[in-house]
Amino acid sequence: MSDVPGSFTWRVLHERHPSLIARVREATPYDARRNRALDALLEEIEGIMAPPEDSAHDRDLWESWDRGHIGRRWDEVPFLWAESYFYRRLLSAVGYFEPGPWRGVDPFEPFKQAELEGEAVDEELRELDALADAPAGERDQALILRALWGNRADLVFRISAGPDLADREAGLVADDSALLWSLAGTGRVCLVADNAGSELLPDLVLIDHLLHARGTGQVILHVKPLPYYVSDATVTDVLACLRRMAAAGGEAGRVAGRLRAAIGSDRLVLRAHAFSCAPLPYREMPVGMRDDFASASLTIMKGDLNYRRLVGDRAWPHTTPFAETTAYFPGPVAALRTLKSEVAVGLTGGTVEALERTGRPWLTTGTHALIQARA
Ligand SMILES: O=P(O)(O)OC[C@@]1(O)O[C@H](CO)[C@@H](O)[C@@H]1O
Repeated sequence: MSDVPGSFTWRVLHERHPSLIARVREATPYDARRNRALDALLEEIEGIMAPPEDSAHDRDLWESWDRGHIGRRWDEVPFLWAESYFYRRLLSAVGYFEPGPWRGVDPFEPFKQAELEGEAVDEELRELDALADAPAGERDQALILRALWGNRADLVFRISAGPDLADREAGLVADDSALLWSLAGTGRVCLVADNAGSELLPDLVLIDHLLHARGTGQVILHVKPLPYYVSDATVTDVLACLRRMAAAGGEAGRVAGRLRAAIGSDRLVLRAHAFSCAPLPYREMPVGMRDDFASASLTIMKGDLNYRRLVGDRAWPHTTPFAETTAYFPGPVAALRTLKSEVAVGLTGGTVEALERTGRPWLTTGTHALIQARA
Protein backbone atom coordinates (compact mmCIF):
# COMPACT_ATOMS: atom_id res chain seq x y z
CA MET A 1 0.00 0.00 0.00
CA SER A 2 1.02 3.65 -0.26
CA ASP A 3 -1.01 5.22 2.54
CA VAL A 4 1.76 6.02 5.02
CA PRO A 5 2.79 9.64 4.42
CA GLY A 6 6.50 9.94 3.72
CA SER A 7 6.98 6.22 2.96
CA PHE A 8 8.71 5.12 -0.27
CA THR A 9 5.46 4.02 -1.91
CA TRP A 10 3.60 7.16 -0.79
CA ARG A 11 6.33 9.33 -2.29
CA VAL A 12 6.12 7.50 -5.62
CA LEU A 13 2.41 8.35 -5.88
CA HIS A 14 2.54 11.85 -4.41
CA GLU A 15 5.91 13.09 -5.65
CA ARG A 16 7.22 10.93 -8.50
CA HIS A 17 3.97 10.84 -10.46
CA PRO A 18 3.25 14.60 -10.33
CA SER A 19 6.83 15.35 -11.36
CA LEU A 20 6.50 12.87 -14.20
CA ILE A 21 3.41 14.68 -15.48
CA ALA A 22 5.43 17.92 -15.45
CA ARG A 23 8.28 16.27 -17.39
CA VAL A 24 5.91 14.82 -19.97
CA ARG A 25 4.45 18.30 -20.55
CA GLU A 26 7.89 19.85 -20.89
CA ALA A 27 8.96 17.22 -23.41
CA THR A 28 5.98 17.51 -25.78
CA PRO A 29 3.89 20.56 -26.76
CA TYR A 30 0.43 19.18 -26.06
CA ASP A 31 -2.68 21.11 -27.11
CA ALA A 32 -5.12 22.76 -24.71
CA ARG A 33 -7.37 19.71 -24.48
CA ARG A 34 -4.48 17.41 -23.56
CA ASN A 35 -3.23 19.93 -21.02
CA ARG A 36 -6.64 20.09 -19.40
CA ALA A 37 -6.70 16.29 -19.21
CA LEU A 38 -3.24 16.30 -17.60
CA ASP A 39 -4.44 18.92 -15.07
CA ALA A 40 -7.43 16.73 -14.28
CA LEU A 41 -5.17 13.69 -13.76
CA LEU A 42 -2.88 15.70 -11.50
CA GLU A 43 -5.87 16.56 -9.36
CA GLU A 44 -7.34 13.08 -9.49
CA ILE A 45 -4.22 11.32 -8.19
CA GLU A 46 -4.55 13.19 -4.90
CA GLY A 47 -8.03 11.71 -4.43
CA ILE A 48 -10.27 9.01 -5.87
CA MET A 49 -9.43 6.71 -8.78
CA ALA A 50 -11.81 7.27 -11.68
CA PRO A 51 -12.75 4.36 -13.96
CA PRO A 52 -11.47 4.18 -17.55
CA GLU A 53 -13.56 6.33 -19.92
CA ASP A 54 -16.83 4.71 -21.09
CA SER A 55 -15.53 4.51 -24.65
CA ALA A 56 -12.12 3.07 -23.68
CA HIS A 57 -11.15 0.11 -25.88
CA ASP A 58 -9.69 -1.70 -22.86
CA ARG A 59 -12.42 -0.96 -20.33
CA ASP A 60 -13.39 -4.64 -20.07
CA LEU A 61 -9.76 -5.63 -19.60
CA TRP A 62 -9.28 -3.18 -16.73
CA GLU A 63 -12.56 -4.25 -15.19
CA SER A 64 -11.31 -7.84 -15.27
CA TRP A 65 -8.10 -6.72 -13.56
CA ASP A 66 -9.93 -4.59 -11.00
CA ARG A 67 -10.12 -6.10 -7.55
CA GLY A 68 -12.57 -3.53 -6.21
CA HIS A 69 -9.95 -0.76 -6.30
CA ILE A 70 -11.47 1.68 -8.79
CA GLY A 71 -13.51 4.25 -6.86
CA ARG A 72 -11.14 4.18 -3.86
CA ARG A 73 -8.33 6.59 -3.01
CA TRP A 74 -5.20 6.14 -5.12
CA ASP A 75 -3.06 5.60 -2.03
CA GLU A 76 -5.43 3.10 -0.42
CA VAL A 77 -5.09 0.32 -2.99
CA PRO A 78 -2.06 -1.93 -3.57
CA PHE A 79 0.95 0.07 -4.73
CA LEU A 80 1.43 -2.10 -7.82
CA TRP A 81 -2.18 -1.59 -8.86
CA ALA A 82 -2.17 2.19 -8.39
CA GLU A 83 1.19 2.65 -10.13
CA SER A 84 0.20 0.60 -13.17
CA TYR A 85 -3.17 2.28 -13.48
CA PHE A 86 -1.47 5.69 -13.32
CA TYR A 87 0.45 4.89 -16.51
CA ARG A 88 -2.75 3.75 -18.22
CA ARG A 89 -4.51 7.00 -17.22
CA LEU A 90 -1.55 9.10 -18.33
CA LEU A 91 -1.74 7.55 -21.80
CA SER A 92 -5.45 8.41 -21.95
CA ALA A 93 -4.78 11.98 -20.88
CA VAL A 94 -2.31 12.54 -23.72
CA GLY A 95 -4.74 11.09 -26.27
CA TYR A 96 -2.75 7.92 -26.91
CA PHE A 97 -5.85 5.79 -27.51
CA GLU A 98 -8.21 8.33 -29.08
CA PRO A 99 -8.73 8.68 -32.81
CA GLY A 100 -6.94 11.89 -33.82
CA PRO A 101 -3.46 13.34 -34.17
CA TRP A 102 -2.13 12.23 -30.79
CA ARG A 103 -3.07 8.61 -31.23
CA GLY A 104 -0.08 6.35 -30.66
CA VAL A 105 2.30 9.21 -29.78
CA ASP A 106 4.52 7.82 -27.00
CA PRO A 107 4.79 10.54 -24.30
CA PHE A 108 8.07 9.02 -23.08
CA GLU A 109 9.69 8.82 -26.52
CA PRO A 110 11.67 12.09 -26.10
CA PHE A 111 13.37 10.68 -22.97
CA LYS A 112 14.02 7.30 -24.53
CA GLN A 113 15.39 8.81 -27.73
CA ALA A 114 17.71 11.22 -25.89
CA GLU A 115 19.15 8.31 -23.95
CA LEU A 116 19.58 6.06 -26.97
CA GLU A 117 21.35 8.80 -28.92
CA GLY A 118 23.69 9.65 -26.03
CA GLU A 119 27.46 9.21 -26.13
CA ALA A 120 27.39 6.75 -23.24
CA VAL A 121 25.67 4.31 -25.59
CA ASP A 122 28.42 4.75 -28.22
CA GLU A 123 30.97 3.83 -25.60
CA GLU A 124 29.01 0.76 -24.46
CA LEU A 125 28.61 -0.45 -28.03
CA ARG A 126 32.32 0.03 -28.77
CA GLU A 127 33.20 -2.12 -25.77
CA LEU A 128 31.52 -5.05 -27.52
CA ASP A 129 34.42 -5.21 -29.98
CA ALA A 130 36.86 -6.22 -27.24
CA LEU A 131 34.38 -8.59 -25.64
CA ALA A 132 33.84 -10.51 -28.89
CA ASP A 133 37.32 -12.09 -28.55
CA ALA A 134 37.13 -12.81 -24.81
CA PRO A 135 37.11 -16.46 -23.62
CA ALA A 136 33.58 -17.96 -23.49
CA GLY A 137 33.21 -18.06 -19.67
CA GLU A 138 34.39 -14.47 -19.34
CA ARG A 139 31.94 -13.38 -22.00
CA ASP A 140 29.05 -15.18 -20.25
CA GLN A 141 29.71 -13.31 -17.02
CA ALA A 142 30.39 -9.94 -18.66
CA LEU A 143 27.19 -10.08 -20.71
CA ILE A 144 24.99 -11.08 -17.79
CA LEU A 145 26.43 -8.30 -15.64
CA ARG A 146 25.84 -5.75 -18.40
CA ALA A 147 22.23 -6.86 -18.76
CA LEU A 148 21.87 -6.73 -14.97
CA TRP A 149 23.37 -3.27 -14.40
CA GLY A 150 21.64 -1.93 -17.49
CA ASN A 151 18.56 -2.11 -15.27
CA ARG A 152 19.84 0.89 -13.38
CA ALA A 153 19.06 2.89 -16.52
CA ASP A 154 15.41 3.28 -15.61
CA LEU A 155 14.21 6.73 -16.60
CA VAL A 156 11.40 6.97 -14.01
CA PHE A 157 14.05 6.34 -11.40
CA ARG A 158 16.57 8.76 -12.90
CA ILE A 159 14.01 11.54 -13.00
CA SER A 160 13.75 11.43 -9.23
CA ALA A 161 16.81 9.66 -7.84
CA GLY A 162 19.19 12.62 -7.78
CA PRO A 163 22.41 13.32 -9.66
CA ASP A 164 24.75 11.02 -7.77
CA LEU A 165 23.18 7.82 -9.06
CA ALA A 166 25.99 7.09 -11.49
CA ASP A 167 28.62 7.32 -8.74
CA ARG A 168 27.07 4.80 -6.45
CA GLU A 169 29.06 1.73 -5.60
CA ALA A 170 27.93 -1.56 -7.11
CA GLY A 171 26.96 -4.44 -4.86
CA LEU A 172 25.56 -7.89 -5.70
CA VAL A 173 23.44 -9.11 -2.79
CA ALA A 174 22.76 -12.54 -4.33
CA ASP A 175 24.46 -14.29 -7.24
CA ASP A 176 22.93 -17.43 -8.77
CA SER A 177 24.58 -16.82 -12.12
CA ALA A 178 26.08 -20.34 -12.25
CA LEU A 179 22.60 -21.85 -11.87
CA LEU A 180 21.23 -19.42 -14.46
CA TRP A 181 23.78 -20.55 -17.05
CA SER A 182 23.19 -24.21 -16.27
CA LEU A 183 19.46 -23.71 -16.98
CA ALA A 184 19.89 -21.83 -20.26
CA GLY A 185 19.93 -24.95 -22.40
CA THR A 186 19.51 -25.62 -26.10
CA GLY A 187 15.72 -25.37 -26.09
CA ARG A 188 13.78 -22.18 -25.57
CA VAL A 189 14.60 -19.23 -23.32
CA CYS A 190 12.10 -16.47 -22.51
CA LEU A 191 13.42 -13.02 -21.64
CA VAL A 192 10.93 -10.62 -20.12
CA ALA A 193 12.38 -7.20 -20.90
CA ASP A 194 12.21 -4.14 -18.71
CA ASN A 195 13.62 -0.81 -19.91
CA ALA A 196 14.46 0.33 -23.44
CA GLY A 197 17.79 1.93 -24.45
CA SER A 198 20.71 1.21 -22.17
CA GLU A 199 19.00 -1.79 -20.64
CA LEU A 200 17.53 -3.29 -23.79
CA LEU A 201 20.81 -3.01 -25.73
CA PRO A 202 22.69 -5.39 -23.38
CA ASP A 203 19.58 -7.60 -23.23
CA LEU A 204 19.70 -7.92 -27.01
CA VAL A 205 23.43 -8.64 -26.90
CA LEU A 206 22.73 -11.35 -24.31
CA ILE A 207 20.02 -12.82 -26.55
CA ASP A 208 22.44 -12.87 -29.49
CA HIS A 209 25.00 -14.61 -27.28
CA LEU A 210 22.45 -17.27 -26.29
CA LEU A 211 21.43 -17.90 -29.89
CA HIS A 212 24.80 -17.53 -31.56
CA ALA A 213 27.31 -18.83 -29.02
CA ARG A 214 25.42 -20.88 -26.43
CA GLY A 215 23.26 -22.97 -28.77
CA THR A 216 19.87 -21.84 -27.46
CA GLY A 217 17.28 -22.89 -30.03
CA GLN A 218 14.83 -20.03 -29.66
CA VAL A 219 14.40 -16.90 -27.56
CA ILE A 220 11.00 -15.36 -26.88
CA LEU A 221 11.36 -11.70 -25.96
CA HIS A 222 8.43 -10.23 -24.04
CA VAL A 223 8.08 -6.45 -24.29
CA LYS A 224 5.27 -4.07 -23.32
CA PRO A 225 2.35 -3.51 -25.69
CA LEU A 226 2.17 0.15 -24.57
CA PRO A 227 4.47 2.87 -23.24
CA TYR A 228 4.72 2.16 -19.52
CA TYR A 229 6.78 3.13 -16.44
CA VAL A 230 8.45 5.76 -18.62
CA SER A 231 11.23 3.74 -20.18
CA ASP A 232 9.77 0.24 -20.50
CA ALA A 233 10.60 -1.35 -23.83
CA THR A 234 8.02 -1.76 -26.61
CA VAL A 235 8.51 -3.34 -30.05
CA THR A 236 9.24 0.16 -31.40
CA ASP A 237 12.10 0.38 -28.90
CA VAL A 238 13.48 -3.01 -29.95
CA LEU A 239 13.58 -1.82 -33.55
CA ALA A 240 15.23 1.47 -32.50
CA CYS A 241 17.94 -0.49 -30.65
CA LEU A 242 18.57 -2.71 -33.66
CA ARG A 243 18.98 0.38 -35.85
CA ARG A 244 21.29 1.98 -33.27
CA MET A 245 23.51 -1.11 -33.16
CA ALA A 246 23.53 -1.46 -36.94
CA ALA A 247 24.61 2.20 -37.29
CA ALA A 248 27.38 1.75 -34.70
CA GLY A 249 29.03 -0.95 -36.87
CA GLY A 250 31.77 -3.27 -35.55
CA GLU A 251 30.60 -6.10 -33.31
CA ALA A 252 27.39 -4.17 -32.44
CA GLY A 253 26.55 -4.08 -36.15
CA ARG A 254 27.18 -7.80 -36.47
CA VAL A 255 24.93 -8.50 -33.44
CA ALA A 256 22.17 -6.40 -35.03
CA GLY A 257 22.52 -8.29 -38.31
CA ARG A 258 22.30 -11.67 -36.59
CA LEU A 259 19.29 -10.58 -34.53
CA ARG A 260 17.48 -9.33 -37.63
CA ALA A 261 18.10 -12.71 -39.25
CA ALA A 262 16.93 -14.47 -36.06
CA ILE A 263 13.65 -12.52 -36.13
CA GLY A 264 13.27 -13.48 -39.80
CA SER A 265 13.66 -17.18 -39.03
CA ASP A 266 11.59 -17.12 -35.81
CA ARG A 267 14.58 -17.98 -33.65
CA LEU A 268 13.90 -14.68 -31.94
CA VAL A 269 10.17 -14.13 -31.39
CA LEU A 270 8.73 -10.85 -30.10
CA ARG A 271 5.67 -10.81 -27.87
CA ALA A 272 3.70 -7.83 -26.55
CA HIS A 273 1.08 -9.41 -24.31
CA ALA A 274 -1.63 -7.25 -22.71
CA PHE A 275 -0.85 -8.84 -19.33
CA SER A 276 2.66 -7.37 -19.51
CA CYS A 277 1.04 -4.03 -18.55
CA ALA A 278 -1.36 -5.56 -16.01
CA PRO A 279 -1.42 -4.24 -12.43
CA LEU A 280 -1.22 -7.80 -11.12
CA PRO A 281 1.44 -10.29 -10.07
CA TYR A 282 2.58 -13.05 -12.45
CA ARG A 283 0.84 -15.52 -10.16
CA GLU A 284 -2.36 -14.38 -11.95
CA MET A 285 -0.97 -14.62 -15.49
CA PRO A 286 -3.31 -15.84 -18.24
CA VAL A 287 -2.98 -19.18 -20.02
CA GLY A 288 -1.15 -17.98 -23.17
CA MET A 289 1.63 -16.40 -21.19
CA ARG A 290 1.82 -19.34 -18.81
CA ASP A 291 2.25 -21.69 -21.81
CA ASP A 292 5.21 -19.63 -23.06
CA PHE A 293 6.98 -19.77 -19.72
CA ALA A 294 6.12 -23.45 -19.21
CA SER A 295 7.71 -24.34 -22.55
CA ALA A 296 11.03 -22.63 -21.75
CA SER A 297 14.07 -24.19 -20.11
CA LEU A 298 14.53 -20.78 -18.47
CA THR A 299 12.63 -17.50 -18.17
CA ILE A 300 14.75 -14.45 -17.35
CA MET A 301 12.80 -11.65 -15.67
CA LYS A 302 14.47 -8.27 -16.00
CA GLY A 303 14.13 -5.36 -13.62
CA ASP A 304 12.49 -4.17 -10.49
CA LEU A 305 8.86 -4.13 -11.53
CA ASN A 306 9.05 -7.64 -13.01
CA TYR A 307 10.67 -8.76 -9.76
CA ARG A 308 7.84 -7.28 -7.71
CA ARG A 309 5.32 -9.02 -9.97
CA LEU A 310 7.30 -12.29 -9.90
CA VAL A 311 7.72 -12.75 -6.15
CA GLY A 312 4.62 -10.76 -5.14
CA ASP A 313 4.67 -7.06 -4.20
CA ARG A 314 4.69 -7.65 -0.46
CA ALA A 315 6.68 -6.87 2.64
CA TRP A 316 8.37 -10.30 2.61
CA PRO A 317 11.01 -10.98 5.25
CA HIS A 318 14.16 -10.66 3.09
CA THR A 319 15.26 -14.19 4.01
CA THR A 320 12.10 -15.80 2.51
CA PRO A 321 13.46 -18.30 -0.06
CA PHE A 322 13.24 -17.14 -3.70
CA ALA A 323 12.15 -20.68 -4.66
CA GLU A 324 9.22 -20.44 -2.24
CA THR A 325 7.88 -17.15 -3.61
CA THR A 326 8.24 -18.39 -7.20
CA ALA A 327 6.99 -21.97 -6.64
CA TYR A 328 3.81 -21.19 -8.68
CA PHE A 329 5.87 -20.19 -11.75
CA PRO A 330 5.41 -22.76 -14.54
CA GLY A 331 9.12 -23.36 -15.24
CA PRO A 332 12.68 -22.49 -14.22
CA VAL A 333 13.02 -18.76 -13.64
CA ALA A 334 15.76 -16.22 -12.97
CA ALA A 335 15.63 -12.57 -11.95
CA LEU A 336 18.19 -9.93 -12.95
CA ARG A 337 17.37 -6.78 -11.06
CA THR A 338 18.81 -3.71 -9.41
CA LEU A 339 17.03 -2.92 -6.15
CA LYS A 340 14.70 0.08 -6.58
CA SER A 341 11.76 -0.85 -4.36
CA GLU A 342 11.32 -2.35 -0.92
CA VAL A 343 10.68 -5.92 -2.08
CA ALA A 344 13.55 -8.39 -1.71
CA VAL A 345 13.62 -12.11 -0.95
CA GLY A 346 16.18 -14.90 -1.05
CA LEU A 347 18.91 -13.12 0.91
CA THR A 348 20.92 -14.74 3.66
CA GLY A 349 20.53 -13.46 7.22
CA GLY A 350 24.23 -12.49 7.15
CA THR A 351 23.79 -10.40 3.99
CA VAL A 352 20.77 -8.57 5.41
CA GLU A 353 22.60 -7.86 8.68
CA ALA A 354 25.68 -6.58 6.87
CA LEU A 355 23.55 -4.30 4.68
CA GLU A 356 21.61 -2.96 7.66
CA ARG A 357 24.86 -2.39 9.60
CA THR A 358 26.10 0.04 6.96
CA GLY A 359 23.32 2.43 8.04
CA ARG A 360 22.90 3.40 4.38
CA PRO A 361 19.74 2.73 2.36
CA TRP A 362 20.14 -0.28 0.08
CA LEU A 363 16.64 -1.34 -1.00
CA THR A 364 15.44 1.57 -3.11
CA THR A 365 18.56 3.36 -4.29
CA GLY A 366 19.60 1.23 -7.28
CA THR A 367 23.05 0.75 -5.72
CA HIS A 368 22.63 -2.99 -5.20
CA ALA A 369 21.59 -5.77 -7.51
CA LEU A 370 20.76 -9.45 -7.50
CA ILE A 371 20.87 -12.49 -9.75
CA GLN A 372 18.48 -15.12 -8.42
CA ALA A 373 17.36 -18.37 -10.03
CA ARG A 374 15.44 -21.53 -9.31
CA ALA A 375 15.34 -24.72 -11.36
O1 LIG B 1 11.17 -2.07 -13.34
P1 LIG B 1 12.27 -1.09 -13.22
O2 LIG B 1 12.39 -0.22 -14.44
O3 LIG B 1 13.57 -1.71 -12.85
O4 LIG B 1 11.94 -0.12 -12.01
C1 LIG B 1 10.69 0.48 -11.89
C2 LIG B 1 10.71 1.46 -10.76
O5 LIG B 1 11.57 2.54 -11.02
O6 LIG B 1 9.40 1.92 -10.62
C3 LIG B 1 8.93 1.75 -9.30
C4 LIG B 1 8.77 3.04 -8.64
O7 LIG B 1 8.12 3.92 -9.50
C5 LIG B 1 9.90 0.89 -8.55
O8 LIG B 1 9.42 -0.39 -8.46
C6 LIG B 1 11.12 0.86 -9.42
O9 LIG B 1 12.04 1.64 -8.80
